[in-house]
Amino acid sequence: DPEKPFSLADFEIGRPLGKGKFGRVYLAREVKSHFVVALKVIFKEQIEKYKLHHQLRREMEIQTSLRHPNILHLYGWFDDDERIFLILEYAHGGELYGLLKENGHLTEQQAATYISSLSQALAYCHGKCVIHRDIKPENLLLDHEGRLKIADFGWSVQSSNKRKTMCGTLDYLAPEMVENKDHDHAVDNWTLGILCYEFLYGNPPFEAESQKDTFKRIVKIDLSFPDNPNVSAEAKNLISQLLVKDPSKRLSLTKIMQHPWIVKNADPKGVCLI
Ligand SMILES: Cc1cc(Nc2nc(/C=C/c3ccccc3)nc3cc(N4CCN(C)CC4)ccc23)n[nH]1
Repeated sequence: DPEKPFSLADFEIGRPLGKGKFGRVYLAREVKSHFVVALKVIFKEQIEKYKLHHQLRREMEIQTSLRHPNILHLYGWFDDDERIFLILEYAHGGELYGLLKENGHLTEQQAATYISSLSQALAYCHGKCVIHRDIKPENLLLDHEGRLKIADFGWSVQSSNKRKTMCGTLDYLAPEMVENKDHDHAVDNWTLGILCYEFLYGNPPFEAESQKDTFKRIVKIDLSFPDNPNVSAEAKNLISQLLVKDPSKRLSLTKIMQHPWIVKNADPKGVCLI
């Protein structure tokens, strides 16, 4: 009966997948259908404590309304006295960040495919007036075919111990954000440049010892490309057209998808059999 809301009794809970700031994410299976999902548990007292009702409500309304192959779907939610449960699509491949750290960097084919998938997902979001999907490697998952899924846990998930600085990192923020100016969807284009650099070199371009130094490098666009035979001139060209201070001068999502490096290297089906 589609209208009867789910409850915890409808699910068999599996292993914890990760620990968020407001609770954990578990592998789970719907008892009747054996349909596998990821169940995100958020503790109500945490939401009350940080006064995050509206943000959570907005996050859930947005995520339920988005339907795109590169955006992790939120099927629905239910709650009990002390917890809210989000029923999320399960991505079998795990965190893209894991793949990046395992291999040190991605191939140009993988990187171009993921940048193309992200551009398509962001173009879809911008088309629905949804911006700043907080895209950073921690929020990117892979499905069983290696297709990228923006998980956008939204709750600046502490994620695992892989990168403690993650939650506080400025690495992915555009100049207008770190300078606290008002920002529009062009911040996402900036972040694509950061991600493309990190996919190919293994670390973000403005990484520094302290947040202060990262801040200075971002606002100065202190960008340099280490000598690396695996990174083509076209890739550097795309990155240089995204990491531009003036938001209006950054390559648009459409232009990104038409860029020679993307056209030449991205897998049109968006899957990267690793
Ligand atoms: C919402 C969701 C998660 C998800 N799938 C997975 N999430 C997380 C880690 C999740 C997480 C959650 C909160 C905070 C930090 C991490 N780790 C995963 C690890 C996975 N494996 C199986 C594949 N192996 C290569 C790596 C370990 C598979 C799916 C994973 N699908 N949908």
